[in-house]
Amino acid sequence: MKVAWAGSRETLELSDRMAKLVANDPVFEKFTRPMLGRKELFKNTLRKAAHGWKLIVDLRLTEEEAKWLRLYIDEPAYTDLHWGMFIPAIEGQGTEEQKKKWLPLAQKMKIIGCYAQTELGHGSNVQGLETTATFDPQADEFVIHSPTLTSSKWWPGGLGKASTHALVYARLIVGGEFHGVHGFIVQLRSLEDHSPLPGITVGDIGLKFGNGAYNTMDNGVLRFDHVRIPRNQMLMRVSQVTKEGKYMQSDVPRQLIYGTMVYVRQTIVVDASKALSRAVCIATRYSAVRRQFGSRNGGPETQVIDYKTQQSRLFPLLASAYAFRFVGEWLKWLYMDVKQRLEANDFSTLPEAHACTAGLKSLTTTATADGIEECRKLCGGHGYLVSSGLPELFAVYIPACTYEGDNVVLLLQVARFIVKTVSELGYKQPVGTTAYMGRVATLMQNNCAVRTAEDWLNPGAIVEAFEARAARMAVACGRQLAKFENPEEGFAELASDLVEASVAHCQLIVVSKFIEKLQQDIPGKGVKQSLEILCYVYALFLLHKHQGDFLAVGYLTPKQALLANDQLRTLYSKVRPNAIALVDSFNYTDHYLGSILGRYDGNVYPKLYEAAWEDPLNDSDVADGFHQYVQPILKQKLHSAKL
Ligand SMILES: CCCCCCCCCCCCCCCC(=O)SCCNC(=O)CCNC(=O)[C@H](O)C(C)(C)COP(=O)(O)OP(=O)(O)OC[C@H]1O[C@@H](n2cnc3c(N)ncnc32)[C@H](O)[C@@H]1OP(=O)(O)O
Ligand SMILES: Cc1cc2nc3c(=O)[nH]c(=O)nc-3n(C[C@H](O)[C@H](O)[C@H](O)COP(=O)(O)OP(=O)(O)OC[C@H]3O[C@@H](n4cnc5c(N)ncnc54)[C@H](O)[C@@H]3O)c2cc1C
Repeated sequence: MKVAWAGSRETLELSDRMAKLVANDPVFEKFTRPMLGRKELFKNTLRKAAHGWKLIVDLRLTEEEAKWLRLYIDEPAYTDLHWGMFIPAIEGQGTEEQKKKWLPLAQKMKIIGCYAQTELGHGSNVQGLETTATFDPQADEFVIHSPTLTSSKWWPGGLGKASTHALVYARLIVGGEFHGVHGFIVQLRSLEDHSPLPGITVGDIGLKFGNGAYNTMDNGVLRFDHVRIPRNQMLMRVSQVTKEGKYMQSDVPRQLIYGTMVYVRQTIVVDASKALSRAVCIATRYSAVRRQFGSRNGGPETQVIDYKTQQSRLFPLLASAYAFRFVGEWLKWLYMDVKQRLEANDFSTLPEAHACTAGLKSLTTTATADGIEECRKLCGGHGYLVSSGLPELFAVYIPACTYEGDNVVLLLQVARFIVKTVSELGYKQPVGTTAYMGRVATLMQNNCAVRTAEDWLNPGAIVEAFEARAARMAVACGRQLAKFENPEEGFAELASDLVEASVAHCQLIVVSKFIEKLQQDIPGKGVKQSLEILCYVYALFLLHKHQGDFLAVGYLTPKQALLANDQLRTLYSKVRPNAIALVDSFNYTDHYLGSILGRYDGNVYPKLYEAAWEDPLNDSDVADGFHQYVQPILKQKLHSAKL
C-alpha cells in the first residue's frame, strides 16, 4: 500500500530517505515553534531554510529530493514562493533570453524572488490591479508605480523581509494606452546589504492566524514610487513592447499570464492529499489508542475507532485522502499535457486545464480544511493541544482555501466553463472531463437502476449516478440562464446554483479518476481490494452527503439513497480492520506528523504527560504574577458578605 500511496517504489524510497534525513536532524526540530516570538520565529525559519539549502548543495540533492526535503522540513518559508512561483513564472512567461539571464541566478539562489500580484485592494480581480508599469521610450524603461494606497502589493509570501526581487504584476501602459496586466521583474533590495532600493517601501503585513504556523512566512507589503526598470524586465513570452514603444500581442491567449496560477493550483491538489492524510493518520491512530465507555465485567473499555459515529466521520476522510492523491496524479498529467501542447502553440485544452485546476483546487482544499478540523474533533480534548499536531496543521493549511484563488471565485470559473459546454451541446461534441455531457439525453432519461445495497458496489452505477447529477444540474442552470436577456445578469443571479453544479462536476472527476486508478495495475497483496473499498466509501459518502441533489434532479429515489447508506455502513466495517495499515502506508515519520496523538508507537499518555511539564509555564510551581495579582484577592478582607 505504501507504493500505491507514494506512486512508485522509487518515489517511496526517495521520499523515505528525505523524511529520515530531516527527522534525524536537530536543526529541523518543530515542537518549540509555537512558543517563539515573531522575530525569533522568523529568524529560526531563516536558519532552517539555510540549513536545508546547505544540505541540498553539500549532498548534491536532485530537484526531486530537494522538493521532498522542503516538504518534510514542514515550515512555510520564503523559499516556497521562490521555488514555487517566482521560478515557474519566469519559466512559463519569460522569453528564452530572459530565462537564460534570470533562471541561473534564481536556481543558484543568487537572488530570492516572490510573486507579487495581489494588492491591498484587489486579489481575485486580477484585471483590477492598480500598480502601473508605464513605458518610457526615451529611456527604454518601465516606470513601476503604486498610484493609490489600495495598489500596495499585499500578501506575497517571502516579500516582507527575504526577497531581493519580485515578479510584479502591473497594468501595462504604452503611449498612454492600457494593455492589460503583465509581469515585471523588479529588484527590491540591494544584493550588498539587503536594504530596500530607492523608491521601494517594503515590509511584513503582520501576524496571521494561529501562533507559530504560517507566521514563519514573511507575507509582505510593497509600494513603488516611480521605480525604473529596463524594458527587458517585462516578461515577454506572451506579449512584447518594442524599443520604439510598440505593443505586440503574440498569437498566444493573454490568459497565459495566468499560467503560474494554473501550475500552482494543480500542485495544491496533491498538497491537499498530503495535509489531509497527516490529519487522518493522527486521528486514526489516536482513535485506536483511545478507549472510552463500554467496559464489560471490568474488561477494557471500547476503542473509539469502533464506534459507528467515529467511523462515519473518520473513514470518509481517509478515503478522501486517497481520492485526492489519485486525482492529483491525474491533474499533474493533464497539466504536463497542456504545457506540452502550449509549447506547440496548441491552446485547445487550456480552458479545460483552467477549469480542472481551478475546480479541483477549490474542492480538495475546502474538503481538506474541513477534514483537518474534523480530525481535531475526532481526537476529543487532546486534539486541541498543540502537541497533537492538529492546531498548527489546521492553521498552516486553511489559507489554501483562499490563496491561489478564492475557492468560490474559482468555482465560478468552472461554472463559466460548464455553461459554455452546455450551450454548445447542439453543435460541438464535448471532450475530456465534460465528455459525459455528450450523453446528456440518456443521462436525462435513465434513472438509477439500483435495487439492492449490493448493486451500489458497481463502478458503472456510481459513475452514472454522478454523471446524471452533474449533467442534470448543469442543464437546469443552462435552462434558467436562457430566461435572462442579459447572460451576465443571469450568471450573477444564478451564481449559487452554478457553484453547486460546479461542485457536482468536480466531484464526478474525483470519483471517476479514483475508479480509473483501480483499473490500473496496483502492486501488493490485497491493496487493490482495500482501495476499492475506499473508492466506494468516498463515492457513497458524497452521494449520501449530497443526496438532496440526486433526489432533486430526479435521478435517485429515496429508497435507493437509503440503500446507498446501508452499503456505506457495511463498507465502514470493511475499512476498520485495515484502518491502521492504510494510514501507516502514508509512511510519515513522527517528526513530520509532529503529533503525540499520532505517534507510531501509540505511547500517547506518558508522552502527553511528559510534554505538559516542558511548557514554560511549568518552569516554576507558582506562576509569575500570582503573588502580585491573585494573592491580594485571596487575602482581601471582604466587608460585604454578599460578595
Ligand atoms: C500543511 C501543508 C500546507 C502547505 C504549506 C506550504 C505553504 C507555502 C505554499 C503556498 C503556495 C501558495 C501561495 C499563494 C500564491 C498566490 O495566492 S498568487 C495569487 C493568486 N491569485 C489568484 O489566484 C487570483 C484569482 N483570480 C483569477 O485568476 C482571475 O482574476 C479570474 C478570477 C480567473 C478572472 O479572470 P479575468 O481575466 O479577470 O476574467 P474572466 O472573464 O473570468 O476570464 C476571461 C477568460 O480567461 C479565461 N481564464 C481565466 N483564468 C484563466 C487561466 N488561469 N488559464 C486559462 N484561462 C483562464 C476564462 O475562462 C475566460 O475564458 P472565456 O470564458 O472568455 O473563454
Ligand atoms: C496565506 C496567504 C498567502 C498568499 N500568498 C500570496 C502570494 O504569494 N502572492 C500573491 O500575489 N498573493 C498571495 N495571496 C493573496 C491571495 O492570492 C488572495 O488573497 C486570493 O487570491 C483571494 O483574493 P482576495 O483576497 O482579493 O479575496 P476577495 O476576492 O476579496 O474575496 C472576499 C470574498 O469575496 C468573494 N468574491 C470575490 N469576487 C467574487 C465574485 N466575482 N463573485 C462572487 N463572490 C466573489 C469571495 O468568494 C470571498 O468570499 C496570499 C494569501 C494568503 C491568505
